[in-house]
Amino acid sequence: MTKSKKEIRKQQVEKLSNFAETPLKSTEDQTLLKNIMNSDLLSNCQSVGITSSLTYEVDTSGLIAQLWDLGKDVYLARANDNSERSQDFIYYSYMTKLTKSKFGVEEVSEPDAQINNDLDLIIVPGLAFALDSHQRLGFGGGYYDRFLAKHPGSKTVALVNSKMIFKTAAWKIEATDVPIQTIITPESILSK
Ligand SMILES: Nc1nc2c(c(=O)[nH]1)N(C=O)[C@@H](CNc1ccc(C(=O)N[C@@H](CCC(=O)O)C(=O)O)cc1)CN2
Ligand SMILES: Nc1ncnc2c1ncn2[C@@H]1O[C@H](COP(=O)(O)OP(=O)(O)OP(=O)(O)O)[C@@H](O)[C@H]1O
Repeated sequence: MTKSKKEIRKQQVEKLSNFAETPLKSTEDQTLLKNIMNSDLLSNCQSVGITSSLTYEVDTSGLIAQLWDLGKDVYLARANDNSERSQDFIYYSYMTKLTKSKFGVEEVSEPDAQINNDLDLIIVPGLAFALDSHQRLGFGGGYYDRFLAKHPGSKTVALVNSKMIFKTAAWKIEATDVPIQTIITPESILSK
């Protein structure tokens, strides 16, 4: 059954919020972190784009710390407050101050921070992922679809917990939806 993105989004936020109350959520976060660290995805990458996570998303804080330890350049997504719904990736070190955005995520607030939208690897957030097509359902701003269409050179990977997994997309796919190259689940690494 194909539903609207809006319906699946609502269903997923509910499901993921409940999951975040269980101890299995952090167990899976740790497994996903271990899986990406043990993969070869980071070996040829210097610049990595990532988001700071909401409580019901996969926790990215451990991964960011490990990226710093490896000497990678970490850039944090910042949604621009304009009608184009664009986003930029801003340099993020352990010194950088963050402030909560309207949307509730921590973003770099410093106005003169360095922007880099030409990244080696982007860790893409989402609410639901289809394992067959690698399609992704996000929060509905279209920020990542727009960004990835404009920057096709970056490798893309998503960390996907058990509640985000769909065998096949249950939502309607649009022409602008950009599939994610590598999907990491607690059990596997799937590359297209
Ligand atoms: N942790 C995290 N950071 C992230 C994202 C994410 O999914 N997770 N984003 C992934 O893209 C970007 C921000 N995404 C956003 C998505 C929607 C709205 C927003 O204003 N939504 C409107 C309703 C939009 C609509 O349905 O048309 C609202 O909440 O009022 C803002 C930012 C960048 N940072
Ligand atoms: N490259 C694009 N150009 C123009 N419009 C786009 C583009 N990509 C997405 N959109 C539009 O943006 C809106 C939101 O897209 P969608 O529902 O796929 O967001 P999402 O991927 O869930 O959100 P996000 O990327 O912010 O997490 C849709 O109306 C979609 O048609």
